[in-house]
Amino acid sequence: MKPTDMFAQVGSVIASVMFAWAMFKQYCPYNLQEVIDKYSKRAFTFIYPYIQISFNEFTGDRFMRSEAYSAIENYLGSRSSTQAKRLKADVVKSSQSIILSMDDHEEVEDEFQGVKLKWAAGKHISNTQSVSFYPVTDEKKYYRLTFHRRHRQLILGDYLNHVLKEGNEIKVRNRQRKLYTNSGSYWRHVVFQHPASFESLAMEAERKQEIMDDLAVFSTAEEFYARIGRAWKRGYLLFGPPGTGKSTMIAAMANLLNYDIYDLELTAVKDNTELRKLLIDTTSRSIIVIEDIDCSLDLTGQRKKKKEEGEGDEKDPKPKLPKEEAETKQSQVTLSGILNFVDGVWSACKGERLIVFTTNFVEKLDPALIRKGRMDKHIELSYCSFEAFQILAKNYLKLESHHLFARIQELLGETKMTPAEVAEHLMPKTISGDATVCLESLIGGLEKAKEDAILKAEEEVKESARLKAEEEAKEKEKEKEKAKAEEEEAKEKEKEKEKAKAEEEAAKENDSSKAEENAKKPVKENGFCDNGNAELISKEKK
Ligand SMILES: Nc1ncnc2c1ncn2[C@@H]1O[C@H](COP(=O)(O)OP(=O)(O)OP(=O)(O)O)[C@@H](O)[C@H]1O
Ligand SMILES: [Mg+2]
Repeated sequence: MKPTDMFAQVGSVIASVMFAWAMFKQYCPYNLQEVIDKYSKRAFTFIYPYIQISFNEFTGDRFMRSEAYSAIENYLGSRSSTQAKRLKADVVKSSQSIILSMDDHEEVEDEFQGVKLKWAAGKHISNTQSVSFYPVTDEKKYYRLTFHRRHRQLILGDYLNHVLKEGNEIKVRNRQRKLYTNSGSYWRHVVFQHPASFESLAMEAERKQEIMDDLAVFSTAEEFYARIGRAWKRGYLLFGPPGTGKSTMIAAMANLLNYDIYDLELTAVKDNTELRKLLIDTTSRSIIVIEDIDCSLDLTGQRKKKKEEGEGDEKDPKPKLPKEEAETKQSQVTLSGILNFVDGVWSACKGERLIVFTTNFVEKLDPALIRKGRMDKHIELSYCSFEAFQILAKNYLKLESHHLFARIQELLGETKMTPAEVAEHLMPKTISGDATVCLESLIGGLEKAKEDAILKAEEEVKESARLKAEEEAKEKEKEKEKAKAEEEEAKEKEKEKEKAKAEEEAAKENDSSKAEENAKKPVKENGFCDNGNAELISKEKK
């Protein structure tokens, strides 16, 4: 037989089989088709010793990207780049690094505890056309894992856990971190790129190390928190005057731990329900920040005020936001809403989270809000010390020492200046960036601050003396008025006495004249006199 004849025959056999299959599908009852399908698959798995697991890219009805799929994608990244012939590339971290993954229908091998497995990337093309609000893609991608059935236990247990864990870790390493801000009940985000670090933070080395250790211990303590039955979260309260580095420290924390930041603007949150929704929407490995909590809401003693409701509201210069029951258009987030947020619903959310409050006036906050357990670590950021200045000088001027440092140390011991102000003096003043000019500017600033402080102190002394004098004058005036009032009262009493005496005398006179008149009158038959007892008595005597 010629090859051309053979091809013609094979072609006609295939065509006949296809035709027969098409006829079968068309005319065979649906139920019978299902049964045939089922048994043919069973027969196939009986002779085929491998198990296959598919991980689809999207799960559920709401087109949620499967976490397992993206973890596997990350996990297979490095293996794909060395084994697959066709790769897909993606750029992350603002064009700084490229992530590779295998293209569709590629296969890579993996080995786990001596067991070989195979991963394949594929896609289903769906024939169904549907009208949906969401853009519908017909391609459904998946990863398929194939392994021998004798390794079922190992693969379904340890191996898959290992893949998910490593994949998630790679994802966290590669991800572009985000800074979220709340708008209504949703979060909006931008790429978080802040250069702050603990190295550049001007602070005493010992305290800095303590905070870094605390963060490091927290971020690796998943098992510890699980064992002691506490939610994996930690609260930090940063307090201190403006410009002492509170916001900078939050950025440094996020950079150290590789966390996202959720910057929560409480005044833009309508009520406690919206607050709860926002918090549930936060992801693991994040820092939730409420800046200037003393200004965000009237949380500075709401509990106390509830008792004294209606008292002294006008006296407080701080703009007030509503109390628990008040109906206003502004935020109705309450202290109890915040407390629930810190240790209520949010605690139940899985994964590690830090919560950081900042304030300029720690003493104004309700103690319930900042007690240990809610705000576990209280960190005071204060005025610039010489040690902090040295770090700033190293960062800004690349200086370890300078002959002007001694004078600066002396001045920093005598006066207060925030790191922000010191940093401002250290900014380059000339194109050449002469360090001496900056240091001299700082010395000038410190000397002025010292003079201002002395003047202020003198002013305060004068003011307090003036207030004291005013107080004394007021006191004297009061005493004078009191004495005058007493004198007048005494006079009044004297007058009343005299008046009473005069009345008594008049009454006596009146009585005696009446008695005389009665004596002149005739005595009545019954022996009683018209004019009372005096006459009766005189008659009896007679
Ligand atoms: N401890 C510090 N170390 C390094 N830089 C600092 C430090 N404190 C302040 N700065 C500098 O001062 C600027 C202002 O600091 P930051 O915004 O962190 O202050 P803050 O304490 O958050 O102030 P506020 O209470 O007004 O929010 C920062 O841009 C930073 O450059
Ligand atoms: Mg700040």
